[in-house]
Amino acid sequence: MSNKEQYIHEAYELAKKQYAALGVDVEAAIKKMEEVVVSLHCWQTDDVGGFETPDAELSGGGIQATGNYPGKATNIAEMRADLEKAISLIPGNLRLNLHAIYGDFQGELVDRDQIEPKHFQSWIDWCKEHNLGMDFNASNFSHPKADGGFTLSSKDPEIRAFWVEHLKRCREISAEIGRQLGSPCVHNSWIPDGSKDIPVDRNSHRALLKQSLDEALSIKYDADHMLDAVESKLFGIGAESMTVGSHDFYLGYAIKNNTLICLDNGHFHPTEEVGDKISACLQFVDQLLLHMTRPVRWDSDHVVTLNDDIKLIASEIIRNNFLGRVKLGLDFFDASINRIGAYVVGTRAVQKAFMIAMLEPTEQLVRLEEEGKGFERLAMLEELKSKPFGAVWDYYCLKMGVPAGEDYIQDVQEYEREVLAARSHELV
Ligand SMILES: C[C@H](O)[C@H](O)[C@@H](O)C(=O)CO
Ligand SMILES: [Mn+2]
Repeated sequence: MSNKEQYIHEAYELAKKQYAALGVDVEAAIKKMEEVVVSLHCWQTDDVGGFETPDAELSGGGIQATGNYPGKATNIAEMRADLEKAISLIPGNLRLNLHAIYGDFQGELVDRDQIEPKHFQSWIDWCKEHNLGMDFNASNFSHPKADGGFTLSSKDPEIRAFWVEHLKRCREISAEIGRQLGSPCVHNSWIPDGSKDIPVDRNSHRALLKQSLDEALSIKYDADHMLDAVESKLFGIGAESMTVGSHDFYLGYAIKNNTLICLDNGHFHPTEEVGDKISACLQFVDQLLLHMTRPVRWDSDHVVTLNDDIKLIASEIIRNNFLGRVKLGLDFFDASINRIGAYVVGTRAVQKAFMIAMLEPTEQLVRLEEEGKGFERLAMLEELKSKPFGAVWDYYCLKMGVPAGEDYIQDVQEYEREVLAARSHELV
């Protein structure tokens, strides 16, 4: 055992005693971390470009990957290598979350209304090889038929039919993914539809969206194979005045049609907290999907950090035993820093938030609350912030066979020198 490992073990033993004094079982918390399964979004590797054509780039949709850090993945082999590197530095259970634009098209131009399960077979095989479940997303952006600003809610029947067909195919692909991997594939539908300036006819677009969804979702799949999720949004770039798929719209749709509602914490008014919405939504829907991200002034999709937003999300799930009802996804794409490092920092931040939540003496806090002891509750919540969570986290990382503390930084740097530099002159 190295000196560093020795210190980590010693610190862990002391931390265990401190938490035990609060009535917290640290070993049980570490065991429970197995239930935290985070779906790793593939699109941080390549700035949401996709592999439909060699030079594919994110365009439209009201979202933007800013930055030009060298070394982005430009094909499936590079993307898989990057994901494998990131996974090797992240403890805990993961899944892969793929967008439809990342099919294995073998150089063939396959339009969105033509994609089939065969285009994703090599991804299914890769997930099987790496013991990962897989989730999937329709891609209603970066396409000429999305340029008008409306897809499933378009007033043009041809445009609408195209995107309904895309959604139908994505759901079929999802069911096949789930069937082969033996774990339900969550299919998430987010559309950019909306209006830059104040629209007059909001209602028709919403009625059309409902009609399109009803049509595409009329085909039923086994819930053991696929689950439908719909993702709401407040606004996008170029769709500042009205988003067709607003939260009210999709929450209503999800409740009525028994789908998951996807809550992206970049998609609400800045003072709204997604953590607060979890117990509200779960009174009315069976399950929900989260897109964990970090909005900075707008839905900027910065890399997740261990901030209050994420901590509240994790606490609400753990306090209420909701892990079985909430699917955990990530949604950030920062093109201004090392992209593998982005995955590692962001995913570990989410996992840290869950571990902190598991190290809380919740029953004791609830008792204080019920007894009306507001000062005592506040004091305990404050004191918990400086308990030795880091010692437990480092021990957990060692136990899971990944670098503890900041040690992963040098692994990422090494990968940048040895692999990413070969992709890009700026890094040589
Ligand atoms: C690429 C993602 O699917 C997309 O970011 C969507 O989930 C979203 O959050 C749009 O703002
Ligand atoms: Mn999202």
